[in-house]
Amino acid sequence: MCMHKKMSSYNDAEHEEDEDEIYEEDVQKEEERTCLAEAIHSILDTRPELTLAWAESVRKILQSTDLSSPNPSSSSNDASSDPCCHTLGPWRHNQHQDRIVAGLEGLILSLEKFFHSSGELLLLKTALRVSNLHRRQILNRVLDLKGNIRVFCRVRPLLSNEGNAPIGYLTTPGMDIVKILSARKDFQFDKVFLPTSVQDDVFLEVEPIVRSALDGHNVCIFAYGQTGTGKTFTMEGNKDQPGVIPCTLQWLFDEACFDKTMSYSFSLSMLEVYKGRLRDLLVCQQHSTHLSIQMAASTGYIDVDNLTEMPIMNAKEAGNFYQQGSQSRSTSCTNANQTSSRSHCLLRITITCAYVLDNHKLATTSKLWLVDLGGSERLSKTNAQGVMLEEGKSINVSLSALGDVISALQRKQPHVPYRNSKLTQLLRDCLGEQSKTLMLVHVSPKEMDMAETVCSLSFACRARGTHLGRELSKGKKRERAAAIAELYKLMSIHDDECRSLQDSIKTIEALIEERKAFLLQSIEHCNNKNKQPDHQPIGSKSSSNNLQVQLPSFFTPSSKTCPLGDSLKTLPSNLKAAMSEEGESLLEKSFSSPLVIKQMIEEAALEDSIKEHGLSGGEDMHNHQGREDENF
Ligand SMILES: Nc1ncnc2c1ncn2[C@@H]1O[C@H](COP(=O)(O)OP(=O)(O)OP(=O)(O)O)[C@@H](O)[C@H]1O
Repeated sequence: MCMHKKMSSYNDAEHEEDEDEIYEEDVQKEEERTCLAEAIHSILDTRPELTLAWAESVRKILQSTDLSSPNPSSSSNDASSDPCCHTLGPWRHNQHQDRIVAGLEGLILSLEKFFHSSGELLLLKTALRVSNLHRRQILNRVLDLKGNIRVFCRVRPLLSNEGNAPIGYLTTPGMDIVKILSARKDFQFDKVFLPTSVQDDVFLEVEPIVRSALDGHNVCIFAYGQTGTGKTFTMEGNKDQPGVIPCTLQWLFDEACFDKTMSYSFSLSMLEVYKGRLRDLLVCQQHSTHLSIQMAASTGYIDVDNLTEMPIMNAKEAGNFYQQGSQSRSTSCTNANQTSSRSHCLLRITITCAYVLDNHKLATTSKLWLVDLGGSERLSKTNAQGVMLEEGKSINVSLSALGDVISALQRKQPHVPYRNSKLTQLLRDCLGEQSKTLMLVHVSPKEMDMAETVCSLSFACRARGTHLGRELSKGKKRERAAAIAELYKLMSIHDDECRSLQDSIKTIEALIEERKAFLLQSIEHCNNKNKQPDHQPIGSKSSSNNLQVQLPSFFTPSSKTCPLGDSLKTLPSNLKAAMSEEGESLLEKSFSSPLVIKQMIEEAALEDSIKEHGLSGGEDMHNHQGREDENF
């Protein structure tokens, strides 16, 4: 149609009529050009509704303008009927513009691919979330089978200054039983760590409970025991043997980083209960204000007014806060320990987990308390006087209150005496049925400490509920162990699946980053070409400038102009179809398009350079004539 009209413009009789038609045609082309410019512009000023279908519609606009893919048949026919027609078409025969159009078309293709891989990413993330959810449910079932309140026992090794003191206990490997020789009494626990156990052995068993805090449960892990039996060693450890607290902090950040389906944030508070009063350990004592425990009536959520809460970004930062808090802790030298803790020290990690479910943004908050309790002591034995006596009494009173609460929970009593101590008021929402509690009871190996050891072990067994006759028969125990083993197997399948999905996600993310960089580069090339003074730009100059300015923000998920995450929400169904149609990995195919664009841009650059240096008269003629035509 276009060529036919151009030819007839050479017929004198029809000259005037043809001029009108050409004028109309130019107006139409101008409109198409504007339309194209707007389309390209809006790719870059993209909105949440941008989808593959949208990209497809832009492609159609390009096709309908007959700019991007000239019809070869009409082109060759017209060309053969009129050799001049090559120089008449205002679009087709400006080779520079053809290349830009081709480049833009390639860009659109590339954008489509970008969305394909983004969509694949979305699908992978959804699969990961589902697998993660299953894993959580399984872990929950495991913990339920094992019991909401679990008790481990750790027997301290003899210290170098204790020489060859006689040993007062006996353990049977693999039985998790501590036998007190003098009392001829057995105490059964969920796990017994022998003096030879190292910190890693302990954390390995603690980790599933920490995991359930990340999964949204309130968790309380506390170290209990006679003074000098290794509570602080287990919880804090030292530089070479990090304890539960540093290992937990590291683990939390590692896992949060690994889990791409959720967005986690953490904050840390640290306080001590000293002689029945709360003290914020993260402020210097001159600036400390009164801390009061508040309970939300509707949710039962416990909070502490005026308590410092520091957001933490990584384990190192958290460790620094912990060190700072530890230094403010009340300690003294006692008969049993050079640096005996004279208070209960509580570290609270608040975990906020944000995720998207069915297009809704949701968030859960859970608390993980890591508590180093003050040492239980027989005041008659320690000969404590004055302040130390007061401290010791206060510690014993609150430990006894803790024992009463746990016992009431085990008996499922309607009244749980939380109010009897600050310690139990604080931990109230982490000691109930929906929470997980782990008590690590510590004992001395020495025969001379066996009276205290029996006290501690009895307290721990009370917490475990074994005194209620809850200890299972051997047959039931075997059944439970088999069920737990089965669940662990299932969990490991989900773990493998999650890891493999995480790997694929990482690969696709890297690919998207690469493609982003390439698209930006390609756009820049196109813009540079459009800016050349001897060529009419495709679309307005301002919109081509916008290409450059707005594309970076388009790729920023948090950008207001382009919430990429939001736009992806609309993609999965399209993408699923697109992916299954293609029937092969998008990953393999995806690079073809950018390479094509790159090649085109390089060719165009080469030709321009040839033109600039006057090496191609023929090409120059074409373009020169093309520019005349544009001025019709
Ligand atoms: N498993 C262990 N391996 C090596 N050393 C240990 C172990 N447990 C404890 N210790 C050592 O025993 C000493 C007392 O331990 P720690 O201070 O942790 O006891 P504690 O129960 O916290 O005492 P307190 O209640 O008085 O604060 C420390 O020197 C510690 O290094």
